[in-house]
Amino acid sequence: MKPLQVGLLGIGTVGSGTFKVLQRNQEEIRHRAGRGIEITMVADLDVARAKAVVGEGVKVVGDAREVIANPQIDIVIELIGGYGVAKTLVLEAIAAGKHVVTANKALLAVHGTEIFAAAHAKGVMVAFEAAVAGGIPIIKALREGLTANSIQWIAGIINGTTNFILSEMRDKGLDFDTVLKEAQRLGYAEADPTFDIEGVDAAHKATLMSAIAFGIPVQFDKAHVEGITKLAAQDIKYAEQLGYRIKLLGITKRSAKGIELRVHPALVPSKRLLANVEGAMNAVVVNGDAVGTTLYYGKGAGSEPTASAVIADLVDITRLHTADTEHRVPHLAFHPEAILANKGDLPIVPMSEVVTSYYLRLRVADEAGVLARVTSLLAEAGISIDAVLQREADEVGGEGSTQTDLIILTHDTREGTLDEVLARVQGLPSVLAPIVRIRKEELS
Ligand SMILES: NC(=O)C1=CN([C@@H]2O[C@H](COP(=O)(O)OP(=O)(O)OC[C@H]3O[C@@H](n4cnc5c(N)ncnc54)[C@H](O)[C@@H]3O)[C@@H](O)[C@H]2O)C=CC1
Ligand SMILES: N[C@@H](CC=O)C(=O)O
Ligand code: NA
Repeated sequence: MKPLQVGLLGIGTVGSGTFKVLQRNQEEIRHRAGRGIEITMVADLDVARAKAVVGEGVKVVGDAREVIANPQIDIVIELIGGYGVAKTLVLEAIAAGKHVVTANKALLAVHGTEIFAAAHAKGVMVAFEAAVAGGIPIIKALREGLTANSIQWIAGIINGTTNFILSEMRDKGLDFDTVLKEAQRLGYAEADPTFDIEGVDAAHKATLMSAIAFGIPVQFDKAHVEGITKLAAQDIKYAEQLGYRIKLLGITKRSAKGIELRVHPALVPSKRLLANVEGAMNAVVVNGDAVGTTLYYGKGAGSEPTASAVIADLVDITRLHTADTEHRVPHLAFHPEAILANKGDLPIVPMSEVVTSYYLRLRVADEAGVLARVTSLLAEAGISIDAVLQREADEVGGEGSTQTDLIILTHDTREGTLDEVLARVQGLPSVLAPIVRIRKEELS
């Protein structure tokens, strides 16, 4: 049978990895897919660079629309990125009856509903394994392997750049900007790295997992998004002393009030596997009612790890596209219905209603009775304390210092309740600086 013809839009980090891996493993991939898969046309603004990657025999053009207009092309891979031209091109490819594979989480988290609806209407697939946790087959796990379960929660380290920054800062004492530059050099960071460091990229990915796990529409606009730029080195140090590591987590969770969808730094007990995920590695923990807790670990960014997921989607689509209707294997297909069905009974829970525990750091006057005043305000609000760490003033502010740090770990409380009581604590004359508050996730 004639190989399936693929058009590639954008041959940068992920695109070049996709081309190389598809070429290197072409025989095995052909056997597994039941048919050859060939990238026969590539579009990139930098035509010379693209030609240098693909060599002779593959048509390279500067205008992506030429690829979409080619009737020989069955599948279009979009690896340009962003919400702009990529959205237009994906919608045009769908309108032309092409299946689409994309790694573009930003596009799908924001415009997914429109894109999936267009694909559904046209009877084509939009596959996006590479968009969440790069090479880790988490979309496939959620859609297929865990399909028997009522998913309870998902928590993951789903941004390689920020995990790399946190690890390198902690282990090598390097500063934030140096490590970010290295992450960019290694091809982990987004074109706009503020998406990484401010938690936006992780929120895009959490939004997609939430939609698949809970059958809700993609709702990035309702996600709570906090990055790592406000984290202070001393909180990383104090957390370690208390038996925790700070990680940027993407969390989506079923609760009595709906679905939680949030990205923020969190203290994770050091003994948890997630706390020990280092560098650009990603890990996602999924808890289902039948299976319990499962863990998925691997490279979430980089050229060939991400290409691995892009090609897995190509193979899935090839199998489905090639099988006759009688022998189709529908579970391999991406079912947009799950996402398009708006389950109005599952709203995204506002952060004030989220229940979790907290790490609090208070810079206080080093005088008698401060701890008692703070803890009694917390107790009045029904917030119980798990642990307290009080530093020696000399250690914190140098010899003769009159200030010290008070670190409090709370038990679970409603975020709205904590906000109210912290406003009162902040007003105490002995509290000398804005209170630092970091959520704590036990993940059990
Ligand atoms: N780099 C990584 O580790 C990962 C990236 N992704 C996603 O994969 C996508 C691609 O990312 P990278 O390969 O890192 O980006 P990149 O910046 O290395 O590559 C993008 C390519 O698209 C080309 N391009 C830009 N505008 C174009 C246009 N109008 N027509 C044709 N080509 C155009 C650029 O010249 C460049 O070669 C993004 O959506 C990104 O979020 C997803 C997972 C991991
Ligand atoms: N910028 C992203 C790339 C993969 O999605 C990351 O750092 O994880
Ligand atoms: Na993936």
